[in-house]
Amino acid sequence: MKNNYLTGGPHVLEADGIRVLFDGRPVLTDIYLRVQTGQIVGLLGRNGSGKSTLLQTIFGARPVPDASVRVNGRRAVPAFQTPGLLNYLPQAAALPASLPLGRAARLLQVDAEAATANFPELRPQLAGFLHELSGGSARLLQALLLLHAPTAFSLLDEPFSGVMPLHVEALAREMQALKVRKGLVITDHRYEAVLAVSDVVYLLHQGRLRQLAADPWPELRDYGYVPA
Ligand SMILES: Nc1ncnc2c1ncn2[C@@H]1O[C@H](COP(=O)(O)OP(=O)(O)OP(=O)(O)O)[C@@H](O)[C@H]1O
Repeated sequence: MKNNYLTGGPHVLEADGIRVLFDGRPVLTDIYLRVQTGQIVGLLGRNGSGKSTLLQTIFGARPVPDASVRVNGRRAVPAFQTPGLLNYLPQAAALPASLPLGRAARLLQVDAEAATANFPELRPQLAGFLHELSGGSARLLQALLLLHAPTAFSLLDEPFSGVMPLHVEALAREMQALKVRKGLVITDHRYEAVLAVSDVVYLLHQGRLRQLAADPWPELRDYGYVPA
């Protein structure tokens, strides 16, 4: 099938009507999230507020009855089946540990040299396997490969996790540069990096998304995400 999402645009990804219950307990009650190419959407929320569940649901890894995911107004459920639409960095590894990294890059249709151009320390590692990298380097490399892959959207769950501050900043710059052709949804407890890089920031609280104001700090304190 033809990949229609690499040209034209802006392309718009919308998710709504997402309700998830675990053991009868509502985790996501009524979510509406919108992201378009050229935009970075940040998602913050307390531990267990449902951020990963929401990204899994949008990607289609978690089938949810009645969940609506649309691209340019057309239903796309499960979204991962639409060629070129989106990719997803889960909290756990995105790539099998035993897959040679060069091969992984080729499968993702990524020029690994270009993806690591701003990260010279990672270049020699491309000849090996994911399990040979340190935790932070493995996280960084997976985030870079998915960011550089030819999809219109990337959903990144904790891309900064374990990544050293120097590379957190470089990865944030990479996101800013790549959003010219992509829409990104990122969630991470490195909230200062998320706030710095995002065009729109949502707080997930008691199953609902609240869009944060230009000064996010009062709400982040009031909803118990940062210390009062
Ligand atoms: N398969 C499951 N079965 C039962 N409960 C689950 C399951 N997966 C997640 N949960 C619960 O759903 C809630 C949301 O989990 P989720 O991992 O989406 O939160 P999160 O916001 O990503 O948290 P964190 O910031 O800690 O990564 C939590 O209370 C979690 O315990």
